[in-house]
Amino acid sequence: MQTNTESVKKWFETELHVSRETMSRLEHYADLVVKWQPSINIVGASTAEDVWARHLQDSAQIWPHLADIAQKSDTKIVDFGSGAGFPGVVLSILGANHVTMMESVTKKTIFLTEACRLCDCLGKTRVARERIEAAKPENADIITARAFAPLPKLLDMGQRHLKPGGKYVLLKGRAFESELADARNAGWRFSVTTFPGLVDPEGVVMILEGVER
Ligand SMILES: C[S@@+](CC[C@H](N)C(=O)[O-])C[C@H]1O[C@@H](n2cnc3c(N)ncnc32)[C@H](O)[C@@H]1O
Repeated sequence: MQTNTESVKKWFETELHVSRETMSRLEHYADLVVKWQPSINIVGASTAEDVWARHLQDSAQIWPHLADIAQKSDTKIVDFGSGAGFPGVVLSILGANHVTMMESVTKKTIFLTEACRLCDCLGKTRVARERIEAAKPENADIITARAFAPLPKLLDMGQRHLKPGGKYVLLKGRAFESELADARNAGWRFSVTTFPGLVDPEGVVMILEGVER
């Protein structure tokens, strides 16, 4: 396990060129997830043992696809169903300028707020404890989500929150092709680009642009 963690940290250094300061904030965050896991079950117990690969790296693989835009002062990312902060907190630590994390479960939002405070990114994040369907429109440039909802449902929810010209950057599992077909059958039109998953080779990073119905 230790070897795997070290190789993932190496990946952050060599592929994402994270600074020492960013690495130390990622380490702090990973420690918090592991520490809080037994009391509030914020990630699966088995995955907590491999938090660097299963959660931090899996989330961070989308960073190269949005880093340029995310670091601009006026770019707003909205992360749907953030849970313990994947990918929302990871994106914020990596340098995203403004991330709103929408999460309906109170104990998770308490963890998110505390994690952002301790990892020094509270000023660049907003933790919204609300149901996405009921929240006021966000006008997001980018909507992210991991392990959140099937694509047609996600697009239904995102419709009110994505600004015109905005895009989705999603982590999707092995059913991604049928989800794309289901979304098209539901009347959604978009251009899609997929990249092979790094941690889950059957999954993908999925980018949707020009989404309309
Ligand atoms: C399977 S978890 C994934 C969490 C995180 N994105 C991850 O990859 O580890 C889905 C999360 O979405 C939240 N969620 C589900 N439906 C929601 C809704 N309608 N509004 C806000 N949050 C929701 C749940 O509470 C849960 O934390």
